[in-house]
Amino acid sequence: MVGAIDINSVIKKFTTDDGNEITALDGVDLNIKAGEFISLIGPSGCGKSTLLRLIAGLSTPTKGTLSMDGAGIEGTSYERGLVFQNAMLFPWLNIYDNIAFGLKARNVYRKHKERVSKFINMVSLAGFEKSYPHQLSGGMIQRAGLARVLINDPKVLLLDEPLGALDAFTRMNLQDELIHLWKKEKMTMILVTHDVDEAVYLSSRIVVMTPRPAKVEKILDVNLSYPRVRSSSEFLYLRTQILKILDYAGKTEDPGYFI
Ligand SMILES: Nc1ncnc2c1ncn2[C@@H]1O[C@H](COP(=O)(O)OP(=O)(O)OP(=O)(O)O)[C@@H](O)[C@H]1O
Repeated sequence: MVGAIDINSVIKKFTTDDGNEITALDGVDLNIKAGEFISLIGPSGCGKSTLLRLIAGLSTPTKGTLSMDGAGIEGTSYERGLVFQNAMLFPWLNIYDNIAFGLKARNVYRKHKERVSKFINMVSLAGFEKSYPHQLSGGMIQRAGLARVLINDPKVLLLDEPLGALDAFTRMNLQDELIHLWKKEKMTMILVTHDVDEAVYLSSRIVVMTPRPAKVEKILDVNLSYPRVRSSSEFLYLRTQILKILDYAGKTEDPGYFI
């Protein structure tokens, strides 16, 4: 299987416009196996998106190394697809052309044209090919954003709060679709989320980061079978553990009945 990511002693510093230095990541070590579903969770501003951008190859570490399947990450690659909170569709292209964009950019559209319909169907957007992004709902836009990345057959899917702006119902539906996709395509998923429930519902492992400068605080295995039940005692126990690690201790009730 392909899609393993190794992050070794990664430090990332930024210089702000007024000349101050900010250390976003301060020695992050993380080994992600091919086919895992990892969630990165941590306080706001701790450096989760910074880490995801480094894995994507959109920026380089100040120190340390990142590699995919043993090869150093240097620049972006269609093998590592990145989905943002606001899908970033091109507003001047219709849904078909947005989803076909990667194939056209790589000059493989003629060869793989049938993939466009396949992915439009996969994300339930058949009939909306000629619509423009502003004519779709938030959930449909996120689906289109996913299809636009998936069409390139990524080995690793990097998700930066892709469901963060959606209403609770749409969000839960798309969470189920993500699990379905992950099981079917067997790719590595790395999700940045603020939502502890979402992390427990989806992930095989949850990486809790410290406040900035971020390091890995703790890694929790989620040994619950899918589909997960949000109200089960095991689910609530894990949720409480994570909230405690995030220092919400005392602000959340321990379920008590977990054995
Ligand atoms: N290009 C940049 N230049 C300067 N500082 C930056 C840059 N990118 C990120 N930072 C800083 O690095 C820190 C980490 O930012 P990052 O966006 O990675 O956090 P995050 O954990 O994803 O935040 P949130 O959960 O609120 O989305 C922040 O203090 C941010 O201001």
